[in-house]
Amino acid sequence: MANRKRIGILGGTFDPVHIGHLRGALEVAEFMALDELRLVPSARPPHRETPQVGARDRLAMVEQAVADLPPLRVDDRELRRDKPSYSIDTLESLRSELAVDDQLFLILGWDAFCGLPAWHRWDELLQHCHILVLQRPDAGSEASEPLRDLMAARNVADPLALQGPAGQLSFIWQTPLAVSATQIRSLLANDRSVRFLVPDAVLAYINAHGLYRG
Ligand SMILES: Nc1ncnc2c1ncn2[C@@H]1O[C@H](COP(=O)(O)OP(=O)(O)OP(=O)(O)O)[C@@H](O)[C@H]1O
Ligand SMILES: O=C(O)c1ccc[n+]([C@@H]2O[C@H](COP(=O)([O-])O)[C@@H](O)[C@H]2O)c1
Repeated sequence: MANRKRIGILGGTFDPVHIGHLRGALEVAEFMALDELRLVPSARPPHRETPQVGARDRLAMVEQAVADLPPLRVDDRELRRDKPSYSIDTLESLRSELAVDDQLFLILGWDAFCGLPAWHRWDELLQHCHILVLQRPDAGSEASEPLRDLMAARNVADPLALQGPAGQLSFIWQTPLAVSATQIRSLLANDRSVRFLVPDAVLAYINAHGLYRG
């Protein structure tokens, strides 16, 4: 349908957001011809430690990073919920705001995909979205049996051929930039530069607020 929207979502802690997230998101948005790709910062991420920096600062850094960078946007709904940031709740809430034939794509790195069977109500996710997995040449983990079953049932070889608003799975091959938020936090804690690993506006925010320093 001509005016059907194509929306991608990339959730994360973004503690802080960096060029790996941004470059990956931009490449997926362009390749998939998305109308928008929303970065969704988690408030209380399930299955990992509490972020080092509070929600307000992490949100502000993502806002700085995507300012004037369509089609990337920020979606702060998980920060407005007073409970763990389960993706199923985010998808249900987003779906309630979209037209029935709008396409929703949940973007996950391979490692996150391998952990999917431990997610809250994981077997309902595909009712609301397609899943796009960013596959990398050096991927370490192996898919468990429930995931292999899911791939057998729902995988579509060409991500551009995903049909309908939700329900299928596809892989995009990508060589990610070798940068992580863990590395950035560690550099800052040791008083080292993170220039060129985060956008200049994010670095200015980190400096202005004295974040992550030892
Ligand atoms: N360098 C990268 N290139 C592409 N995608 C990335 C990169 N780093 C993280 N991602 C993806 O972005 C999403 C959010 O990641 P997250 O906020 O946990 O960042 P991170 O750098 O992995 O953080 P940390 O080091 O704190 O675990 C995840 O789906 C993750 O796979
Ligand atoms: O819904 C869940 O149970 C769930 C469990 C683990 C991770 N997630 C989501 O997956 C995204 C990436 O998580 P992380 O921890 O790698 O930053 C982020 O949006 C999390 O909220 C979601």
